[in-house]
Amino acid sequence: MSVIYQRVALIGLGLIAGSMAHAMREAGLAGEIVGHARSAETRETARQIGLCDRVTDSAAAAVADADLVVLAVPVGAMGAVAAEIGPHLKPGATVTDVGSVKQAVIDAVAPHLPAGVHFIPGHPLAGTEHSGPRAGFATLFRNRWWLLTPLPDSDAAAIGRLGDLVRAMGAKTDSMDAGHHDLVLAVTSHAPHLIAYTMVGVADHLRRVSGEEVIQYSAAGFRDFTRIAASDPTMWRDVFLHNKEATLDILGRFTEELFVLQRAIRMGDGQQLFDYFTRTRAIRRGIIEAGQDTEAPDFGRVGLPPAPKA
Ligand SMILES: NC(=O)c1ccc[n+]([C@@H]2O[C@H](COP(=O)([O-])OP(=O)(O)OC[C@H]3O[C@@H](n4cnc5c(N)ncnc54)[C@H](O)[C@@H]3O)[C@@H](O)[C@H]2O)c1
Ligand SMILES: O=C(O)C(=O)C[C@]1(C(=O)O)C=C[C@@H](O)C=C1
Repeated sequence: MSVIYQRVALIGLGLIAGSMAHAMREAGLAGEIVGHARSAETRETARQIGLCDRVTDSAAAAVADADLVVLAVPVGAMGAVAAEIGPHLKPGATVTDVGSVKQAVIDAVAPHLPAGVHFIPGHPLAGTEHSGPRAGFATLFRNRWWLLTPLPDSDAAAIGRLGDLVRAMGAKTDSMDAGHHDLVLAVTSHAPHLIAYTMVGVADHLRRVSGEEVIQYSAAGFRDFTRIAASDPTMWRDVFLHNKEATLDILGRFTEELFVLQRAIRMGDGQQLFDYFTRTRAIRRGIIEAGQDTEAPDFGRVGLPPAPKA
């Protein structure tokens, strides 16, 4: 593939920036990749493993003459980084971010960017529970959505070029309004993470009562929760603090549904439980049929009954 941006600056050298560096390298999408991270230890590791062509000690030096700047730091750090790099951006450059929350990032970043710089916020819907400069890998974005939330005055050509880059890294693109993004992600990612954190917390509490059995005999479902609950504490603290309204809205709805199921169990209402679980099974099947979960088991192979007709 051919070079899409001559110089790309990655600010924050963790899972997402690292995966971008690997993916861009593999496909030859950037003339030069320059990186910066706040901690000296991370910069040193990035240099040792050759994550970027150059690693700079300041964010300002990293963005000098860059055609694309990617903000890949925790959501709560985006504003401070934008303030630092704003005066050093090349006229005509594109700035994007990969934050898991969009409206708060737009509010924090946009005021610091000079006129003539294109700000196109984005969010790859791909990740793992690992973080740091060694966590990245080239295939992370393959067949995953990468949502763009352009501003009303974002330049169409700049959006198109950024879209070309993320598609060349293997992702599928879509664009939407930032507020809508935050509500959708509160349902599909943020509330589920909070639930996983809580469930592992409950098990940990119980372990103090019942000894090690809770961990020793943890079944597959619980293991999935522990993977999610091992995600980076700084990243997730910032997600919840910056997508507060939507997350609280979804958690309120979650609690209502939980009470419905809790009552059905108390009342011995098997039909209600069965109907509910039949509906949720159909949702899972829909996700797989839409090709959204490439690692999911083949339902035909495991012999589940066909999905109920809508
Ligand atoms: N991990 C995921 O699953 C995932 C998925 C999609 C999007 N995101 C988003 O991507 C962003 C980065 O997440 P990640 O998983 O790569 O995190 P990470 O913890 O692996 O990396 C973050 C990097 O940012 C650096 N950093 C922190 N504060 C900084 C600052 N003020 N200036 C410069 N560098 C700073 C850290 O040193 C680290 O190198 C976050 O906004 C997160 O919400 C994460
Ligand atoms: O697979 C995981 O570890 C993830 O949780 C990745 C995941 C998610 O799907 O919720 C987490 C946060 C992001 O902003 C995007 C992706």
